[in-house]
Amino acid sequence: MIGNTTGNATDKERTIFDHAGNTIKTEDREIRILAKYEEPLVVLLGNVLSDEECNELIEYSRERLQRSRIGEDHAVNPIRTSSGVFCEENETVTRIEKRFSQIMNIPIEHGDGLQVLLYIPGQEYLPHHDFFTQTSRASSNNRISTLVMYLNDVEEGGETAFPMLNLTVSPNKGMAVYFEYFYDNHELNESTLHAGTPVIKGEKWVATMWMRRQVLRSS
Ligand SMILES: O=C(O)CCC(=O)C(=O)O
Ligand SMILES: [Fe+2]
Repeated sequence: MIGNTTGNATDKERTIFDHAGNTIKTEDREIRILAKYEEPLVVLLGNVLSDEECNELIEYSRERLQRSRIGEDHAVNPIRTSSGVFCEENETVTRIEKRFSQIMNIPIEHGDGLQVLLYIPGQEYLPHHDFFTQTSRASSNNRISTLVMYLNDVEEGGETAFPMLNLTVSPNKGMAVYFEYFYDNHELNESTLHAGTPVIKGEKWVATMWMRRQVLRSS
């Protein structure tokens, strides 16, 4: 566990995301750090995917979409009304996952796999945490960080909102929002509560990557 050992609540815990400077140089792309909320750490990133990569992910997903399911039993639930698909590996998906892994500073084998979601007007994802509750079986290898990638520009609505931080991120094609919640300090984890607000006009396409504490799949 990466945490402070002094027990002093004012000591900042170390973060997983540890990139210094204004850019992240991954193997194949230079990502721009646009803004940061320090605690909990929320980072706005630019130039994460090219327009072509965004378009390709949308095209790939459009014909494979299913109503989103949540939680351990994968139930259809009104808290999330979007449609989604987990991407199978292909050249583009593998390249993108590798890039995300370098941004998130966690090996790709810890990832849940790239999930693409579509929201149409009226659809939303109500406030939630991405980590599993302690009572759930999945929490034994819990999630620790999230990257939400915007694949298109949304005409109106569809922001990612962090209600406990009074922070909203507007979807912009090629940009992403990163946040993490592995802390010893449970208050910091709780404050990563977030929502996809209702889309008012147009479609909203996102790709989400969640990372786990331990390995989840072989590469
Ligand atoms: O659609 C969004 O803006 C947020 C998506 C999200 O919270 C998730 O996929 O876990
Ligand atoms: Fe989420």
